[in-house]
Parts: sequence; structure tokens; C-alpha cells
Amino acid sequence: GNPWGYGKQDGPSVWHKNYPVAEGDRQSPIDIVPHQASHDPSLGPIVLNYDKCTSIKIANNGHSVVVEFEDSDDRSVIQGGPLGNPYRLKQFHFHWGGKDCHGSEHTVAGNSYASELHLVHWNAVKYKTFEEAATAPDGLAVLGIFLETGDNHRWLHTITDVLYTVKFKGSVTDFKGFNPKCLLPSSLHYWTYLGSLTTPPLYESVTWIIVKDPIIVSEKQLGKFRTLVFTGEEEDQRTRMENNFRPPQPLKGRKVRSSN
Ligand SMILES: C[C@H](CNC(=O)c1ccc(S(N)(=O)=O)cc1)Cn1ccc2ccccc21
Ligand SMILES: [Zn+2]
Repeated sequence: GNPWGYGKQDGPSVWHKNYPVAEGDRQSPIDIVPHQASHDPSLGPIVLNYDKCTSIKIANNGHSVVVEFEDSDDRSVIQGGPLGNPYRLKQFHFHWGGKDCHGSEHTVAGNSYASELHLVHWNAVKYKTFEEAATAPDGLAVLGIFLETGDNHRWLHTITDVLYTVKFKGSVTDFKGFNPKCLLPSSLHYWTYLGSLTTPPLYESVTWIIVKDPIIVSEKQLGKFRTLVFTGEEEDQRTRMENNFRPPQPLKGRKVRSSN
């Protein structure tokens, strides 16, 4: 069976039983309160070098839909901002809500967005593998982008058009040549803080960089994410994949910094 999920029996409120770090001092997501964030003029801009980026495949891992990248060299990296060196793009995935309720993980002054995109990078300068970096306090950097409903997003269809091929947990499809730069808002002003993976094993290894401006996607495009299911093709009950988000966690004295 599932070691963890988002249901009543296996959801975020019971994760601490198998993953005690769930009650740790640098857990994610958090509620970001803009006026309490400290503006740090030393925080430079985020720089994304995704031009030679190479997506390989898209998969349903039973928790989200994930686009994986070739990460055997530094062809797609994020640097600058709070980061001491370049971090290599490994994958991106989404978290979203049900039909009318919101589904972002981070919230802003208590408000949540319809969905949140996570671009996951790892510190290949200091660590040999993603798995090793995932357990180190400076191992990962995740760029978070909020999704708000409104007009159609002109590039998101590249992903939503293939979601039917990864409906079930464990399904994988070739997905080459997608550059996620097309999913970013024009301004990359951000908040940053030290946190964790938002799903088990909840390792406290993430430098979070949350972009302030959301991208706009249509309700129709978002609805296609909800045609995915948490369950495998062989399982009898089909549980629609939605509300796959962890609620905000205690700040525990952490500082949130803001770029200009
Ligand atoms: C961490 C890794 C599985 N999890 C993730 O890669 C991951 C990435 C990003 C997020 S988020 N939503 O915060 O952006 C969450 C999870 C596998 N893995 C590697 C070693 C390892 C050991 C035990 C269990 C799983 C293990
Ligand atoms: Zn995530």
C-alpha cells in the first residue's frame, strides 16, 4: 500500500508518525507575510540558464505529475539570489486543489492560490547525486511559482495535452525538449527562506525561492490536472488526483527575506 498520501488516513496530519521530522524546525510550506519579510538589498536576482535544458519524460508518481530532466551535466541551472553556487534542474511538478478550493502549498498573508509549480534543483557542486543532496541542509533549491485562474496560458497546453497519457500512478511518457522557462512570470521578484521537502521524507534540505507574481492559467487547463488519479490502473477504485498539497507549517523563528 501507500506509505503516505493526502487522504484522511495517510495525509499530512499523520505524516509525523512515520516521518518525525514533520515536526522539525524548518518545515515547508509556510504562510508568507509580506510585511514581515525583511527586504535584503544584498539579495541579487535569480538567474536561470535553462536554454540547453532537456526534459526527458513526464510521469504520474501517485502524488503529482512530474517532468524529469537529464541532470548529468550543468545544462540547466539556477543561480544567484540566496544561492552560493549553481543548482542543477532535476524535475518540476505541481500541487493543486479540488474544483473550487485552492491548492497552493505556500500561502501569502493567509491567501492560497489555485496551484503551485515547483522547479526542483540540486547542489551538484557539493554533492555527487540528487539523493545525497536531498539529505543535506544546502542540498536543494526549489523555485515556487503560483498559478492563478483566469485566461488560458499559451504554453501550459504543452503539458495539459499529454496528461491523459499519465492518468494512472506509475505511468510514464516520453516528454522531450520542454523548456520550463515558458512557465515563468515576467518578474522574478521573490521571497526566500530555509525549509524542507513538502512531501515525505520531508528532508530539511531546501532553500525555497518563491516568486511573488503568479502565472495565469485557465480553469479548463487546471481541470485537466484533476483528470489524473492517485491510484494505479490495476486498482479498482479511481481516486481523482486533487488537493495534493501540504498546509502551511510553523515558522519557528525563521526569517523570510524579500528581494526588491
Ligand atoms: C527524496 C526523494 C523523493 N522526493 C523528492 O524528490 C521531492 C522533491 C521535491 C519536493 S517539493 N514538493 O518540496 O518540491 C518533494 C519531494 C527520493 N529519495 C531520495 C532518498 C530517499 C530516501 C528515502 C525516501 C525517499 C528518498
Ligand atoms: Zn512540490
